[in-house]
Amino acid sequence: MENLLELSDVSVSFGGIKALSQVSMSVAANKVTAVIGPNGAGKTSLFNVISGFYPADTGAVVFANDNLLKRPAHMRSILGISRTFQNIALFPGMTVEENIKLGAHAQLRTNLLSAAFYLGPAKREEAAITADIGKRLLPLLDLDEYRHRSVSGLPYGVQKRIELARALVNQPKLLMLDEPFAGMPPPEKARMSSYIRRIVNETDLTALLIDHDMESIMNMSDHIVVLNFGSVIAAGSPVEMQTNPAVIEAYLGGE
Ligand SMILES: Nc1ncnc2c1ncn2[C@@H]1O[C@H](COP(=O)(O)OP(=O)(O)OP(=O)(O)O)[C@@H](O)[C@H]1O
Repeated sequence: MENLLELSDVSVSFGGIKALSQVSMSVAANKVTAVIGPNGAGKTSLFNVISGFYPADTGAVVFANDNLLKRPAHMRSILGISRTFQNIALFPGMTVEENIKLGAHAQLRTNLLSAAFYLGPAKREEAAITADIGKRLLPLLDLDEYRHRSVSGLPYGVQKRIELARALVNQPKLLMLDEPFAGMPPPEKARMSSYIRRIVNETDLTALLIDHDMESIMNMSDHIVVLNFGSVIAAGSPVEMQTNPAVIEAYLGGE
């Protein structure tokens, strides 16, 4: 199986606190990989080091044969990595389409200066992005009916799908999802799971997510990596993780 992302021996520390200790893990292409672990296990730190928000003390984060630790954070989106955040960060006064379009700013090759002198290329790129949103993203996430509606007042589950669409507008290879199920009632979680699965199955996207919701993770992931106190304590299929003594101990020990 081909790996899109591989971490080897990644360590991150803050003063005396080791947030990640020699973490090695891989993310298979076109699969759903989940990272789980009790509070403070290092999940957010892991996302932040992959995203370039935290520097690593040691190790390598190789994405499509490129060591991300040698690249500035803003290169992530150009290389094909996109990320959603735990809290909804949409602009409530703007329409669904406008909000999704905001995800494209890294893709717009025409910079503001050249746009000010010559509007042609910027307009053409924007038109191509709008067309792509209409043809590809709105149907993929069942958002057609909301296209020209203002985001404010739309149900939470729909807003989370708008965020997903916005993260996909640059056609990333890797989508990182930060607690996609947080704050959702069970039927909404099941719907979110099937949208994530749909995106992975119907496009060549790879998903990497962190969440606390065991049921959703177990139901929808292909591969699970378990962190505890900054170290990988186990990795494998959902069934393997459910019966792994170290994993059970990590969760029961923390209660
Ligand atoms: N910016 C930071 N400054 C100082 N310490 C940090 C920072 N970020 C993370 N840590 C520490 O690193 C450790 C791992 O935290 P992290 O947030 O990565 O865990 P987590 O698994 O995401 O936890 P949770 O499930 O509660 O969100 C914790 O001890 C935390 O206090």
